[in-house]
Amino acid sequence: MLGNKYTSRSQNRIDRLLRERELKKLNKIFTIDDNNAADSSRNSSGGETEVLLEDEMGLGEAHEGGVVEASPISSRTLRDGFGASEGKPMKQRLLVVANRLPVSAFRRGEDSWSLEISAGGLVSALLGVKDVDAKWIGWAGVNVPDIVGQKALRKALAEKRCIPVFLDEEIVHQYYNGYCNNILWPLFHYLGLPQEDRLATTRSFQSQFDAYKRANQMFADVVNQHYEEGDVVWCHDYHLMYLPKCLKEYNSKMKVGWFLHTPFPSSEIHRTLPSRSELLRSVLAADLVGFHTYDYARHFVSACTRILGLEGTPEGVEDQGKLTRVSAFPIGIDSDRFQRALELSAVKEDINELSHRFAGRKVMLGVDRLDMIKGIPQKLLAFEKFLEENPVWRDKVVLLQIAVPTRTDVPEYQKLTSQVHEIVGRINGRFGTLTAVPIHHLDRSLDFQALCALYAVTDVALVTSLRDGMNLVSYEFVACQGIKKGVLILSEFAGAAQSLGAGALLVNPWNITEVADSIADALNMPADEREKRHRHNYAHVTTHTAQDWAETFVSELNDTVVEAQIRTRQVPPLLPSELSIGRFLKSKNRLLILGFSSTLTELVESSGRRGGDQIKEMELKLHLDLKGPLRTLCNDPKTTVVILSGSDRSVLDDNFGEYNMWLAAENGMFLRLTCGEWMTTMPEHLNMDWVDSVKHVFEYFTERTPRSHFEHRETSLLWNYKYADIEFGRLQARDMLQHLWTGPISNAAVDVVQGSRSVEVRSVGVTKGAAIDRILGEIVHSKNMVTPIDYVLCIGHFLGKDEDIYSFFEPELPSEPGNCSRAKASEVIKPSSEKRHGGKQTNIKSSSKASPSKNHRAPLASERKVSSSNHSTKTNAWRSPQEITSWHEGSSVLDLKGDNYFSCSVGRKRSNARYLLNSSEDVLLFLKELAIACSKNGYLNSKHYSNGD
Ligand SMILES: O=P(O)(O)OC[C@H]1O[C@H](O[C@H]2O[C@H](CO)[C@@H](O)[C@H](O)[C@H]2O)[C@H](O)[C@@H](O)[C@@H]1O
Ligand SMILES: O=c1ccn([C@@H]2O[C@H](COP(=O)(O)OP(=O)(O)O)[C@@H](O)[C@H]2O)c(=O)[nH]1
Repeated sequence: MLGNKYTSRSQNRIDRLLRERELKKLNKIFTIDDNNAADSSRNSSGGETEVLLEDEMGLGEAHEGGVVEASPISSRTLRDGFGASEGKPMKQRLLVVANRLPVSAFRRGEDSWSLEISAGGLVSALLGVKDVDAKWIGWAGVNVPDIVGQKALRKALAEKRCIPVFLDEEIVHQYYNGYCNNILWPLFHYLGLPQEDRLATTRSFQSQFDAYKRANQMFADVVNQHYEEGDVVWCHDYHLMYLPKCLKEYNSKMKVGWFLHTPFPSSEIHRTLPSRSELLRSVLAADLVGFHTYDYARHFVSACTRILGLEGTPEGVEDQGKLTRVSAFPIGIDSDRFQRALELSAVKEDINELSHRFAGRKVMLGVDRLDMIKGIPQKLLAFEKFLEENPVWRDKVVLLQIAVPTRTDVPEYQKLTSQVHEIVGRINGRFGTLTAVPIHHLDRSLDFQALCALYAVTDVALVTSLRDGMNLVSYEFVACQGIKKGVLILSEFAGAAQSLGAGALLVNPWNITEVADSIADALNMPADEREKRHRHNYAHVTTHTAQDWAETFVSELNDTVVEAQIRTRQVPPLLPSELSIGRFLKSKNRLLILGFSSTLTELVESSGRRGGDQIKEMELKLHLDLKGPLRTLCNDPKTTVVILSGSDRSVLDDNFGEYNMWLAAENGMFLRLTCGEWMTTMPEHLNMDWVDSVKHVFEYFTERTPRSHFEHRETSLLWNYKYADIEFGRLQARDMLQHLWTGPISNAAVDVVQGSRSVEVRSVGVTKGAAIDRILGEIVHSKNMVTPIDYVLCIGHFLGKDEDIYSFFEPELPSEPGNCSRAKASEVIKPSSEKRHGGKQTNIKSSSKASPSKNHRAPLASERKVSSSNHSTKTNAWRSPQEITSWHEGSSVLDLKGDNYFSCSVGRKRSNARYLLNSSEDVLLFLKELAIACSKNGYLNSKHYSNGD
């Protein structure tokens, strides 16, 4: 069962994660012991710590100015941070693909380069990742038009295990400055498109999106060049949403994960993007999709269900049986690295110096890229308000604001810089003295050690992001506060609020009064409360490290791929058309059973309520291109065609009235040869007493669920919410079911069949599988068949409950137990009466009465003991071909010889059918081929097709 499979799958994962957690704890204990031993030896030799730190961090060699020369000595560094070391077991290869490499390149000469660490959360997080053999693929932040320069840079970067993607200026302008930072970035952070040039942005949208796709393809090309079988490819961030699709197109077996470092906004925001569907679909090509928080993951799944009309499950997003796993993986930092840094003599000196410089004043700290999402102007205004309202603090507090310049080519960022300068100037002018100013503002970045010293001397850290994927600065501050135990004021709109919210003072950064009050609370907070809060957050920061984050993501990705392989093995193979046509041609009496909806209709994109044309889609129409092939097959004397559908009679009359075939409406409850009258094959005594009360409930929910509708059929009622808001529809369906169970159907002999967007209530025993024996009996009888049916092809997009049609011919297969079965086989079953349907009166006769030669025909299933006295679906579904052979007065009417049976599900990958066709378009192609072969059969020899034998 599906549910059980899922349960045991997640159970296995949890078991594994628990085991890993235990192991990690054990490892930690050993490592601490080892470190203690090492520490004592280090202490005795003195000064070694610094050397070790440089070794380990590599890029940390960039002290002042952060420059790392591309020399062999410095090259060991990044590699040591990530890579394999000799003597240890082989590590899995990981290709990290991000827009930016962890280093930016600066040209020193024609073929010489120096490399500088890029600042930013992503780099910090991945620097903390060890124990994988990683290579980093990305843009070095510089235009290198000449081959000599490219070659030299490639070589310099190779020493850092980095591989460059060369983007020219134009593409950087359109892709990075334009689509990434002017469109996606503000949108994902709920800021909307930049106000002033909104129309210009709208106009240039398409060309920027085209450049975005081109750039992503360039990243993909580089990955493809370096990819080796078994590698894990981990794509990062909003810059590379198109990459998973490009990679999977190149190699569908590649293990691809994608992680978003920013928030993923509510589907209502994402919905405004013109490229909304394309982006979602390309991300869904990945095997695993990760976000910092559950909220972002939830928004993403919701966007996929609402915008693409796909199925959201607790595991992720499902599209025709293909699952993309979606989960939250909150990032962390390498907290040990910060604590070790605080032990360095250079850092200790910095701490001393800063403590002296700000003696007598409390230090408040802001560390942000100069980005509108960071809420720097709001922070400054709140600080101003605090100074206004708390004059006693004016000469006792200082705010140090590090504002790292970023994306300086984007006009919005340039405007922000001047705005911030203007506010700082005003506040300093207002509250400054001849010797001191309240705000120290730095438009530059600091190196790691300087930053650590600053974190350590801080009394209150102020993070006022308007939105922030996570915000690592808050983690880093906590990691460096072992002694001071300062207070963290943290925006509730930063992802970090979900992990550090317990110990921090959470604020709404838009509410400057609230922020100003929190500043006062933080500065006046008693030591014991600070201690308590700090302890809480410190425990989190030191246990949820960057390394754990990456390890968890990579191992989940590996698991996901294995699980997908298991699933794929369960998916039926594609219908072997040559083989089935070959067998068709060789057989003498063929039976084709075809579904209608989504089998013989035109393919419509399942786009939920957002797209599609409800009116057109609701009116089921035979695919125009199928008319010819269908006529050929119907007119073939050796072939009997049956349309077996849930639709009512009028729909089948309208679409198939002109062909020479059998129509089985309402899941086989009504049957007619197109040249004859409708007859009912309904089991006698079918109890329909439940209909009125269920109809009442369906009407109630239809009225309250916009764009839902219901169909009243003779033997069933169907409520469909395919076009309604999918989440609301599901809630309504749940309510509806609860209501039905406790009321109208609590004692009725009905089955409730839940589709992905529908609820259907049917009389017990109304399934296609249950009807097929009665239908077969009628056909055999009416055609007076003497040659056994030696070929059966059954193609349909059938609900799980109706898949008993496939197992009907395969006794060894278990039939899918119907969901929510309410079968009451012991109920008295009443005969159905003639009823109106579809607005017109149809002649109905019971097939048993209608038969012209009752004494000579094969008995109808409804008359045979096995069907009419026991309406259990299972009994019918499990009937073997051998039983059917007895229908025709002892002679055999069904002689499939095992392999002449082709059951084929359309678009449903979890199916009991032997084969699969992906969509109604594939059905069309196949039936065209079959019809051509059938009509040529008379004058062409069938050798070509019989090759398949
Ligand atoms: O490379 P830039 O355009 O200069 O931008 C720097 C990085 O900014 C973003 O960082 C995000 O990632 C952090 C770690 O997951 C997270 O804590 C933070 O909230 C995010 O804003 C961006 O997503 C990166 O791609 C950029 O490299
Ligand atoms: O002068 C600076 C300021 C910041 N950072 C680093 O930049 C990262 C900022 O990450 P965060 O998640 O807070 O925000 P992002 O900039 O990624 O949006 C942190 O690791 C900081 O240590 C830095 O290296 N030098």
